[in-house]
Amino acid sequence: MAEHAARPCCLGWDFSTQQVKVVAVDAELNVFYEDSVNFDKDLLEFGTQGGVHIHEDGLTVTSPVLMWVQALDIILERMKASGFDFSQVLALSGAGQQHGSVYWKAGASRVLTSLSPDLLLHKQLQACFSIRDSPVWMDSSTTVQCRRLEAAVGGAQALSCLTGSRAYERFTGNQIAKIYQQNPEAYAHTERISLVSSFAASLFLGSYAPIDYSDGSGMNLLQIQDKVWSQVCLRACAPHLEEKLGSPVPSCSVLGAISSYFVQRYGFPAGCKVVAFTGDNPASLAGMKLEEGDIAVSLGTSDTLFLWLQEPMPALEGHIFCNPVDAQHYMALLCFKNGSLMREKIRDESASCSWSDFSEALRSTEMGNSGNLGFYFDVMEITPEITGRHRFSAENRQVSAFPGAVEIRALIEGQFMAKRIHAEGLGYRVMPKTKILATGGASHNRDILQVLADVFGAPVYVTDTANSACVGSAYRAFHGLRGPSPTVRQA
Ligand SMILES: Nc1ncnc2c1ncn2[C@@H]1O[C@H](COP(=O)(O)OP(=O)(O)O)[C@@H](O)[C@H]1O
Ligand SMILES: O=C(CO)[C@@H](O)[C@H](O)COP(=O)(O)O
Repeated sequence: MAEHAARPCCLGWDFSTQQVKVVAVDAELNVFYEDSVNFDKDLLEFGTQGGVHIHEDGLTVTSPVLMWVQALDIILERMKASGFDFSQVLALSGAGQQHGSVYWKAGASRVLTSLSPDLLLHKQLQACFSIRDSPVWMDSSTTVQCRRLEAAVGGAQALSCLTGSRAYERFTGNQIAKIYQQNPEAYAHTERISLVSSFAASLFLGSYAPIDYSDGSGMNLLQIQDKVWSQVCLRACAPHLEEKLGSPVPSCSVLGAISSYFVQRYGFPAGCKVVAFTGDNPASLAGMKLEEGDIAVSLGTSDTLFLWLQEPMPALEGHIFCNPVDAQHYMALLCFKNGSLMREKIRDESASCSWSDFSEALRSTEMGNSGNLGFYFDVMEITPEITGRHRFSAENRQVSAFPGAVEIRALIEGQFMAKRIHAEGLGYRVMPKTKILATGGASHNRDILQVLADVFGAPVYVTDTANSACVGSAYRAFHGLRGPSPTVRQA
């Protein structure tokens, strides 16, 4: 790392479902440093699988908030040990898995503003959270709260017009409502609620960071056109919610200078700027430099598909978020929960736990799978709400199993056909000039990407790194450095 020591740069962070990742990007926008800490492998003591705990009801899904803090400690210590020159960091920004929420206990703000540089963050923040297991995007336990919220605003379409989405179980307003109803004491002792993105920004800032418009759009609470919290939605979810959330800010806001903790412990310059953190999908949109007409497919833990939109057109399926790059514009997103973890299961069952055997199976079978079709939802899917494995033979008969290679092609073709069908349901059309930009862990796999190209009948492009959320965060840090957004002052 020593040869990179003298480059002025920006850092981009990603607090995603399975890991914390970082990249350093220089002024020519070259990525010259990448690292990650995997929760399952590097933080065994938390006992997560795929970065989460799935509770007994099969619907509640959480992650320990201190695991995220400890992962940040580990990665920073590793960077320091490798000789990374923190004094060259001009600014940083980051991303978080969307919708997940963090509950800061009364008094936590004081701890955050007076961190000792002699101790790791996780040692000092142990007692700072009123809820230690944060609900995350995979949670689907809030159906009751969803129906109540829709009823409060006049129905699902009315909520979608207001907030960009009908009520979804993983959306933060519904998660907060559940916590308030089931654990009113913990809610009362909460002084601040962050998204995973604004929680991570708070660590770097040494004070509570505001929620940005783009990630804030994934809460069923923000009026996406006016960019203010909806009073009717706040009231329907929990009391005193506005004060616990703070005011939302534009996604490219400079929040302030980095906390003195990082200056003293790691040698960041005192003037290093913290630019608002956002959701991982919005950050990927920035990182992939999406243009109008392009479609992005992220194959991370979740599979998502997203587009840049000029005008919002909220519907009963899919989401409209505020655009993280241009505050006048929007982005559309579809999220599929049975993404990489479902592919890993079929890989383990039908390809001896090996991605190269999995790829070989795709290469040895033909496009169209001789008429065999399959849809695989081991966990309750988001788009659409369905569970189970559903296989159909060429004769359109439901069957209970396929031979290994047929199973693998059925899974991948089924996943991409669902993406195309649901995107077309939102009005998206594949055009002659359509480009598909792929990112996320599974975009390393060319054979999976070939099926994506075949199903959409369009060319697929990948960027140099599959970490587009990290890279987009570093680009956003540069964007923040240039202005024109004024520094945000928090109440
Ligand atoms: N060669 C590969 N083929 C298919 N999938 C892969 C391959 N390498 C990694 N993956 C998938 O990438 C996933 C992680 O993607 P990533 O974008 O890092 O996730 P997240 O950002 O949600 O933590 C893993 O769960 C794994 O299944
Ligand atoms: O719920 C959504 C988007 O609405 C998910 O896409 C999360 O944002 C998790 O992202 P990954 O960790 O899978 O990238």
